[in-house]
Amino acid sequence: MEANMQLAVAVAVVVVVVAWRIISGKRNGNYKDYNLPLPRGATGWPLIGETIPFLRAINNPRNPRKFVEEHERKYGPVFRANLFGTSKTVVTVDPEFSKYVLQNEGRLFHSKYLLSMRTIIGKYSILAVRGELQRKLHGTVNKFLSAEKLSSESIAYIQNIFELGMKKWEGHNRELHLQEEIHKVVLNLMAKKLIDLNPEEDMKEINKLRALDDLAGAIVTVPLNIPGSPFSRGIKARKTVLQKIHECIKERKEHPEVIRNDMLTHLVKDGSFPEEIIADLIMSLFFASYETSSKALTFAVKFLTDTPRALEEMRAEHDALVSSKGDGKLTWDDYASMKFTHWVIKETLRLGNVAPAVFREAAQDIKTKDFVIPKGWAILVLLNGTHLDDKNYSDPLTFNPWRWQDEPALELSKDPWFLCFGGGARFCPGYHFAKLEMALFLHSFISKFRWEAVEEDELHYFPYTYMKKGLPLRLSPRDST
Ligand code: HEM
Repeated sequence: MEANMQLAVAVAVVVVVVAWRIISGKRNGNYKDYNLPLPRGATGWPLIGETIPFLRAINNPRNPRKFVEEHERKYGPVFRANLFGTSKTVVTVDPEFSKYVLQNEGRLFHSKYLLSMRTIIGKYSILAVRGELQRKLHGTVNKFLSAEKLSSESIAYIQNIFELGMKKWEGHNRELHLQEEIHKVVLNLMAKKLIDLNPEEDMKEINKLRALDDLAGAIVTVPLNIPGSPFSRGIKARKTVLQKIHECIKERKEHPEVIRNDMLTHLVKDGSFPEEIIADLIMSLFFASYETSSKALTFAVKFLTDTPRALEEMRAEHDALVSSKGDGKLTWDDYASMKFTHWVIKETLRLGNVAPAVFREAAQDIKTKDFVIPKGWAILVLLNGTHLDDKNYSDPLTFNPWRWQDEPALELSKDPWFLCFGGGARFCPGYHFAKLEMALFLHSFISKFRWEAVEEDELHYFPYTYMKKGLPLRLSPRDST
């Protein structure tokens, strides 16, 4: 009886697998009457698909492109894959096609994020909304974070907040986990920039915003609100941060006479958006700026620690700046003059891939000369697949800031494959701010400290990018022996 049962189960499994293979094989034929096939690719196993090998490969620091390389070899740089529960997914690591997807946002493609992420960041989040509202929100953020505005207003207070945070790291042979410490100073900075909380006076309120730490873990997860799960912690974190934002909105409305220079006051005074949209915009700005820049800074220190020649060149650049300044206060021109630092930042972003991928959905059937992507299919623009490809960058897993030596300092990049800040209508509006804060942080950190790694650490890429052990370092003041 038991043997019969086992046989029945085995037959059922074979039937399902064969049927699946036949169906998926058919799907590789021409699509509709376009006389073009779907992108070539694998469908993997029913339900689980290829998510596990994909994640395993992407988190392997020695070869994060393994999954991509295998698929690219068989199917080309735009291929079908069965990821995150859907076989209707197309992955692109073809820089031209990736750019085409990003640049046609709102026309041929829409942004599309997982339900867990949309729930956590809010239905009016700039990342989730589409069409006219996205364009309006994007324009507003762009204006507030433009290079002109930053050059006249931001340098002094950014420098101030970083130096204040770094005071807590002083002392001889001070051991700390830099990833966590950078998180705190970047949160102080964003709390000031977005809702005018001051680390010298409002630390209690800023500490409440540490709830943001739970967001990253909740965005790529099963959206089931089970107590103690990452998703449920994310929901709770959203509530805490939203509550703080609403309190601030109320205060701005009741006391319009108070002069403030934060993003929230600007939005409330401007009056273009209802409160719910303002709150979700501030929430998504916290989300988009906090994890990204703090991780980028952590990675910059990690890469410099591992590349003594680059660290030496950074020290020379920043020591020269320090000795040329009587009061230590930097200007926009000083920032623009940090030539090597700009190369270090670009190389950190390329190799670190703080935003490893962006998601899109085909808004209509997309026809290219080689294939069709049907309307509604997901497109995973795998940015790290492009940035770590030896066809685009020689020796791509090596930190080599000198590869950027022909690049303009402040402008994005002449390099057509550099997609670290996305592209098209959703190109990161925090681009100038992110670069400025990275340069100012590195200036203060390198001028103040020398350091060594306490133990080896490595990057992980998914579901978000982080240092596995939090980058444990031993710091001492530069001027001590
Ligand atoms: C190293 C730091 C950063 C990196 C690598 C980065 C990367 C990106 C990328 C790749 C996108 C495109 C997402 C997409 O196409 O779906 C994006 C969008 C965005 N970023 Fe950044 N970002 C960084 C820092 C910041 C900062 C500091 C802010 C704000 C102060 C910010 C605000 C935003 C916003 C609001 C969007 C959404 C734009 C839209 O959908 O219209 N980012 N970022």
